[in-house]
Amino acid sequence: MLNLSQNGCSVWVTSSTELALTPTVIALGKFDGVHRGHQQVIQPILKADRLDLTGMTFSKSSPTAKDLSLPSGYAYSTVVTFNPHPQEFFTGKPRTLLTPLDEKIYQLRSLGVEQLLLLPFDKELSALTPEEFVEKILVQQLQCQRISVGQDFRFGSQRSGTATLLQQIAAKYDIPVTIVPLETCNCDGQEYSDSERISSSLVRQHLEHGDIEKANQLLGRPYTLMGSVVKGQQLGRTIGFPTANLQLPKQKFLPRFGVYAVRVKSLGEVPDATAFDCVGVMNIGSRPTVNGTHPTVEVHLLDWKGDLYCKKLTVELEKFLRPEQKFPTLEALKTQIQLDCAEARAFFRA
Ligand SMILES: Nc1ncnc2c1ncn2[C@@H]1O[C@H](COP(=O)(O)OP(=O)(O)OP(=O)(O)O)[C@@H](O)[C@H]1O
Ligand SMILES: Cc1cc2nc3c(=O)[nH]c(=O)nc-3n(C[C@H](O)[C@H](O)[C@H](O)CO)c2cc1C
Repeated sequence: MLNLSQNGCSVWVTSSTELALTPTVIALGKFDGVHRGHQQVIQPILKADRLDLTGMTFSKSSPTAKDLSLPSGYAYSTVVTFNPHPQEFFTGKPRTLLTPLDEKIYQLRSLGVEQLLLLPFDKELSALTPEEFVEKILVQQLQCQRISVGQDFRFGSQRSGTATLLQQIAAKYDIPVTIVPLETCNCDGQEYSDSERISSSLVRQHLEHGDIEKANQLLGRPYTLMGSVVKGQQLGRTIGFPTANLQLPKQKFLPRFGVYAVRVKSLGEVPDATAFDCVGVMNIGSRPTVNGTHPTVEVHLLDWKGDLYCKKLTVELEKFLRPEQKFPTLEALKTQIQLDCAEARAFFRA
């Protein structure tokens, strides 16, 4: 895969070590969610003056430092991860993801990562010993100059390699390894309560309960849904609440069904250049009032009119307002949506 610009994000994304930009400084891990713990692991490989690959196109091979007018020996900040997720490979069961590929690229780009290498996780890769993984992949193929991992990082066949073993093996090649302590969070704000280890599973648990504030605290940003607007049954406009129906990647992890106060952005060319930014109300659910058959994700933008079909939207979840309900009439649903809008307005005003 060769892609310099996904979602307007200029990260070099490849699944081939041969096409990777080298030499590299590497953060290793699965990084689903790109939460605050992940951000700490990625931090040591970032540079103050990061490379911007926007607008550059390369077709046959990866660009060299010379092509990019960089000093020779420039080491690219690279996140090395596995695809599919190792657990999915071993169990054969598809996993839902907090950050499907598009979103992961977007979040990594916002942090300043220059390259994402998705190592195909197959029988061959999973059979490498820790020593072989370091020598063949990190040293020979990626010309790695520095590595950063979390304290609980495991690698190599049967997860036999630990972070300290990685440090010992890498030392033979003079490669420094930063082992980042596990980041914790005292989410309930209680002075004497235990702090919890930040993890993708904990983020999922909070999202499953509709506890958006806690999930967002662990992420260090709002939980987002990124998708394209598709046509529905043209029903929303008939009750005065047109809703943009979002088509999400099929592995996207959905939070608790119900109604949320959200911030909606349409993607600009780069993460910080948004074409518009407004607030709205979102429903995730199967719409029992209109006998819906499958779960949908739909957003009504407050004080906004226009055509959103085919646009890519980023929806940031800020507050869970209520669970979805079956109303006896469309009129009753409409009255409730009016109340939802008022609650969202009050929330954002505050
Ligand atoms: N304030 C708004 N919020 C969301 N969409 C809006 C808004 N104003 C206009 N629209 C447009 O209206 C479309 C949605 O209209 P409407 O809900 O009637 O039809 P639909 O896409 O078939 O969805 P549904 O099946 O949920 O009724 C959006 O995709 C968007 O292009
Ligand atoms: C803010 C908001 C709240 C909603 N709440 C419900 C709900 O509680 N029950 C339901 O059946 N549908 C709900 N819907 C979906 C509604 O049925 C749908 O938008 C229309 O039928 C148009 O498709 C909601 C939609 C929005 C935008």
